[in-house]
Amino acid sequence: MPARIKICGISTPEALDATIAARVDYAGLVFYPASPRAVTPNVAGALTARASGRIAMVGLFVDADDATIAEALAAARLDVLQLHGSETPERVAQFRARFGKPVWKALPIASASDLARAAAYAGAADLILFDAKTPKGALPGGMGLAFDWSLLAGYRSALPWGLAGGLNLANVAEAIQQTGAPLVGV
Ligand SMILES: O=C(O)c1ccccc1N[C@@H]1O[C@H](COP(=O)(O)O)[C@@H](O)[C@H]1O
Repeated sequence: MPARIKICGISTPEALDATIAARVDYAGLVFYPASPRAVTPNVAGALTARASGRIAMVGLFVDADDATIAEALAAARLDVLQLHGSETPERVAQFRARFGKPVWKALPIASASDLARAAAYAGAADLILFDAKTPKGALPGGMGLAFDWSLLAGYRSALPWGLAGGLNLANVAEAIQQTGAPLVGV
């Protein structure tokens, strides 16, 4: 089965239209004010209205409180919540129960032991997104950094998972081939 594809950081109608035209599976909106790709709830609302169900929309949050997510969901039609901070399994489970949306949890990976953290999210997250660990003080994602994909060689898990971090046109095919990732975030 081909890998599902998410393009993240959509912030303009033009980028959204191009993403839909490319027939990928998910478009990501960043609700993290520190990001250069951040959108306000109003802009997100306009973008999801424009998408009008033609692509699944993912809202990305970093250590957000309930009110921030509630505000985003009130303004924008989001199909999935992606949590890209230090959210615990308990917090992830709370968000899923409260908002009734599938929740993807991003985990920063630098070594094999980081992969083992995924198990704690079984029953809480709907999918684990393995991403590169970023330097202290930097954004927790969206930095164009890749991790050592060989860490994922032979990775098997009952919990659905995906790969992100530094993926681009030049390397994404190789990343999928090396890791067998069922989903990639670009
Ligand atoms: O894109 C952002 O600005 C961002 C901010 C904070 C957390 C995550 C963010 N993006 C996500 O990070 C991964 C990896 O990004 P990159 O391809 O290495 O640039 C990506 O899946 C985005 O969803």
